[in-house]
Amino acid sequence: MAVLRVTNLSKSFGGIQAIKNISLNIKNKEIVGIIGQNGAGKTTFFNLLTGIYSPSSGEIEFNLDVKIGSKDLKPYKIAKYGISRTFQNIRLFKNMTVLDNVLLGCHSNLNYSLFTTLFRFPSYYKVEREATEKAMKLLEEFDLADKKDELAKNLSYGEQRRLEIVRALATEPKILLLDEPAAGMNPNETNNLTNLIKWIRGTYNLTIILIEHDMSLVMEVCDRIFVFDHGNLIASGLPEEIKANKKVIEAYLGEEVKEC
Ligand SMILES: Nc1ncnc2c1ncn2[C@@H]1O[C@H](COP(=O)(O)OP(=O)(O)OP(=O)(O)O)[C@@H](O)[C@H]1O
Repeated sequence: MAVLRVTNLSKSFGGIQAIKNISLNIKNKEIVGIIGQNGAGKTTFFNLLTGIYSPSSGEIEFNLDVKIGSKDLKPYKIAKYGISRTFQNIRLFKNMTVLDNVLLGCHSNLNYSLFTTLFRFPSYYKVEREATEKAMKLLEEFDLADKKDELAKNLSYGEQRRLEIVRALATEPKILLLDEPAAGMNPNETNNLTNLIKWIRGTYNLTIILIEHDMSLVMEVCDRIFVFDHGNLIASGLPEEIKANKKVIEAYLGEEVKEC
């Protein structure tokens, strides 16, 4: 069953058409890769999916049973719809602790009344305790529990990327968007990330859409790949099909990807 349907989606910035009439479906629990050269429109596509930009034309539908469409997509509502993302340039609250960064993700799902918050009723402490337990469980799973009191800025680069994923998972998404999760990682870290992404899908039963330039990760982890070129969707298919696609080799991959 499709969890995301994009129909005739276009986005222009003045004279630049960043996304041109793209249509695609993504199924429940798929890991999907979006690849393409710099400026192909990949991040613009993510920004459309998360309501940062509104489409110039076309439609995006999530959770097809309840039909959340492009008009309802607002960045501040996105977590409530079960969509969470990480960013190409890591966006943590660097001067907050690791635990507080994750609690922020947990809190996007909590519903306090004004009175509960102001007067600190027992239910307030119960909900806060549960949120902390959930955050700590996630940190343990991602091998960050012993860093819970560190400021986020003091973590290594790879740990910061992991923490961003933990914070995204704390919102309990149905769809997780990862924007260049392997950027800046060494081959060993990328290999660990590959396994982590597979594990996340299996453990949390969610759909993952990732933008990535590291073809070893993309070919290893993705069920299907979509290839963007100058705002167009030029190919989609299984990793083996994409590797062998002449148009994709010419536009982006080159010949060396056959080694992946
Ligand atoms: N806010 C904006 N205003 C104007 N032009 C924009 C804006 N955002 C993106 N663009 C343009 O849209 C096109 C697609 O950019 P986008 O960042 O989506 O590409 P990308 O595939 O993510 O590239 P990269 O791999 O370098 O991140 C580019 O020509 C870019 O300059």
